[in-house]
Amino acid sequence: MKYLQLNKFLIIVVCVLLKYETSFADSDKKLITELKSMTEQVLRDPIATDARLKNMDKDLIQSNENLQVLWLLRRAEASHYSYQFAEFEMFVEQAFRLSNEKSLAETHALVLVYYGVVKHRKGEYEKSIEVLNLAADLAIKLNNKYIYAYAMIEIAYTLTLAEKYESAFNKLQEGYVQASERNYSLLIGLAEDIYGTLYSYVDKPEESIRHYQKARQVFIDLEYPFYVGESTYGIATTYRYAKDWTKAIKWYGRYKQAVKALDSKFSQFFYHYGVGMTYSDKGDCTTALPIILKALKLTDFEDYNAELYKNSALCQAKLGDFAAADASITAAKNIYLKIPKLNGTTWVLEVDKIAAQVAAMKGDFELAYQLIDSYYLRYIDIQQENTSVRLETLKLTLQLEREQLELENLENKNQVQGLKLKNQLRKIENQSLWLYGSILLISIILVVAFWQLRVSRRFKALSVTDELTGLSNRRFIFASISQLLSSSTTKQVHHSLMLIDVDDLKPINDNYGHQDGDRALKMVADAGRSVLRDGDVFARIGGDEYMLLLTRTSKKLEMSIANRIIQRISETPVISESGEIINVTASIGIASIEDLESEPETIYSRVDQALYRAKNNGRNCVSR
Ligand SMILES: Nc1nc2c(ncn2[C@@H]2O[C@H](COP(=O)(O)OP(=O)(O)OP(=O)(O)O)[C@@H](O)[C@H]2O)c(=O)[nH]1
Repeated sequence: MKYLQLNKFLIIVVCVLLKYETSFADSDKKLITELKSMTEQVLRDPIATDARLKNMDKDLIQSNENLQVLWLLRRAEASHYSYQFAEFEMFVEQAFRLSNEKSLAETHALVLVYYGVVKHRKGEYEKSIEVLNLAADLAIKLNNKYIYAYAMIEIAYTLTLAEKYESAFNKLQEGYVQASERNYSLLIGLAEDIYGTLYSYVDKPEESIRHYQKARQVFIDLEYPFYVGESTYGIATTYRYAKDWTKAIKWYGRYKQAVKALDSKFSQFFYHYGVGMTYSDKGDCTTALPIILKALKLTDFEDYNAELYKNSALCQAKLGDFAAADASITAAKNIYLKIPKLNGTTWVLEVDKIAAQVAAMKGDFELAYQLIDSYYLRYIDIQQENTSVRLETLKLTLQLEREQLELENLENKNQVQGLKLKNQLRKIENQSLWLYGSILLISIILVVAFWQLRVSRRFKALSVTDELTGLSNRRFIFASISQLLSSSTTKQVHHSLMLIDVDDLKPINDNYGHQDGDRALKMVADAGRSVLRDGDVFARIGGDEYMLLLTRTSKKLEMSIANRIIQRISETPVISESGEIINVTASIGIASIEDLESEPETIYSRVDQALYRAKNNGRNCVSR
């Protein structure tokens, strides 16, 4: 009997426990479902969603790790989309510590994506990419295309911030294609937004604004205020970079409106940052300085603050307060010292440029010269990497692919005929003109910089572009040769140098006038440009003399390129001011770059002798 009673008791205990377990599991499940269903809401109204999250049963959440991770993830999102970045980082880091691949694998993959975002926000680009790649690998394992595309897009953004534009374009394209194939609207918007950033960084303001506008429309339709704000801010900033101050200020105003409901000190900071930087870039320092000061007080975003310090230094110097300007430069330098990952980026290099400008305003030209010289040498390195013809080609190919994809979508919806596709393709073909304008980019930036300096004739010597032809100048090509000689590639790969000299330009000038002589010089520049490949440098080094540095070539190839140039020049008549046809020819000397040589001047003298031989051989020919 006793035994039976004990059994009965045990059965009751088990039943109670089971019931408790089931009801516990039920409420767990309910909460998980609730948290999962908040994906949209958190984007639309992050503040209300955060309040809802805060009100959830904390004991229950803490009793189950999976639940906790999901809850932390939602709180991270709510914080991010309401500009509470410190909280965002905190929640993501907590979720990262708790989550793992075995439990809620998809949630873990998303946690990894957000962790990657936290890392790029901190300037830890390598770590960010490493974590985002883990997220992408896990997404592949789970066959989750959404998270995969998301990771690709965030990798692209990190690469953009790290100024690795070429890889950024590749990754972004991958994310965009995945997102648009499956119509993931948030990710399409995000990808468009990052295209906006990327094009802005590579100095294509029109493209940039076009993409930001697309992103903005996606986010307006989805009613995601944070992202409407982000894309609006992007447009404003692109206008700022393009020096369209009025539009920039107008769009910063729109940004303020867009994020009004999310009002936080961070969105206020961004507004003041944008407006303050615009006024100071514009040179309206009296308006700019108080706004910059206000922005600096709002947050401790170090990299942004460094930018503010750089601009305030210029403004303070312009207003004659050199002590304050020096203090601002030091403040910017100190910030960058704390972020070693930014070493070698234009952000950091620019401190020297600004210090040079301030020194010049003070009248210390010697220091200004030293600073600007070292700035440009390092700047040229970066520009050569980022404005290569290869990058331009890549961008066009990717754009073509993207636009085709968009058209396909359109055609599905509206039966748009092939005509549109043709027009689109034609438009892209036209844009191939950009291919040859990459070096010009440097000149534009330099010309503006020099114009601003306006202080010493010595600065002129630092320009890198030839005004008449738009080619590189002597300084640039000699710097490129020095760089090539100091790099290890000279020892394994054949490089060559050509000296091109117009034949009998003097009689052309004398018979037709200087303007027609200039036309001949431009035609020769165009003829040479047409054979340029990625990595080549073509410069007008003075008068009617041009220099072409061909990298990774061979003796056979260099000869055929030289002959092509000669042929193109002789076959392209110059039409004079009065409509007459002027036949122009040129002679070319070629020299291989030997690894024994260490000075560009030594190679120059060999190539000069080769040119002399070509001239002696009757002109309009090539000689070694
Ligand atoms: N139109 C024009 N002429 C220039 C420019 N720079 C130099 N020149 C002229 O180019 C001519 C170069 O003359 P030379 O070096 O004697 O050579 P050439 O007449 O071309 O004859 P060869 O080189 O011996 O075939 C001079 O008459 C210069 O005045 C320029 O920017 N524009």
